[in-house]
Amino acid sequence: MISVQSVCKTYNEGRPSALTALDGIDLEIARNALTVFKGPSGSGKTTLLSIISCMARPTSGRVLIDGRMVSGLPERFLTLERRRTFGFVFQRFNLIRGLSVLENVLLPATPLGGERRADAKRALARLEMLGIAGKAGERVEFLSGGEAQRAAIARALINDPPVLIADEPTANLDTELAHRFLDIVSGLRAEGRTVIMTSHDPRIWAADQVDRVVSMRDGRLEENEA
Ligand SMILES: Nc1ncnc2c1ncn2[C@@H]1O[C@H](COP(=O)(O)OP(=O)(O)OP(=O)(O)O)[C@@H](O)[C@H]1O
Repeated sequence: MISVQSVCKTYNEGRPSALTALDGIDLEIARNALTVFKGPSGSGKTTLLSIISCMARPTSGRVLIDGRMVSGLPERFLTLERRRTFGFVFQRFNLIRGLSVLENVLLPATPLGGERRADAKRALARLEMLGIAGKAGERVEFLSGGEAQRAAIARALINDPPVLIADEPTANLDTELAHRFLDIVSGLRAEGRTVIMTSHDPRIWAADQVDRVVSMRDGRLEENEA
């Protein structure tokens, strides 16, 4: 479904501070699977995730989503592809303080210009499914860690993206909440979604819900990955 072909990424290219973060990555990511990237700090996990999810472009190489070449798209189309295909959960969840749970969940819906009432209905249905509809009107700074996690997941799904991207989503969670996160993403897979995440956490690599662990080192995939 997502095909990464000979992807290299050099930051600050042509300058003395140039740094090769990805050095020839070839990877096929299966649809409807939960894939986890692991590797030491600085090995390129976040960079690869950002290129796969159309947040950044490779310096060379190609990324195809369902056979569509996205890596060479002009900015406007790359942004559209990103909004249409991906939902994002960040390490600290990046919920906007001062706004309610519902307002946070609706944030990614706004640029797509959908009908506000229909968006709110979808948001509430998702919050219900995640068991936090009762907190819809609560300001996010008053949520527990587990509630914030579920609010972040609801926000990532508001535009019904086929692929969920999560960068270290369990880093600040205790074991129970880390497993709860995996249970939720397993449920998303059952809805037909693809989940791609990074994790430093051996509890995650070993979890039953994970279909594949991809190991990275120094901007490359470890042997026997492809
Ligand atoms: N915007 C940037 N400009 C310059 N260098 C960068 C930039 N982003 C990342 N890097 C460098 O690229 C390399 C890979 O970084 P990346 O964040 O992809 O690694 P990572 O495996 O996700 O690390 P971590 O586990 O610590 O998050 C690192 O050496 C990092 O310092």
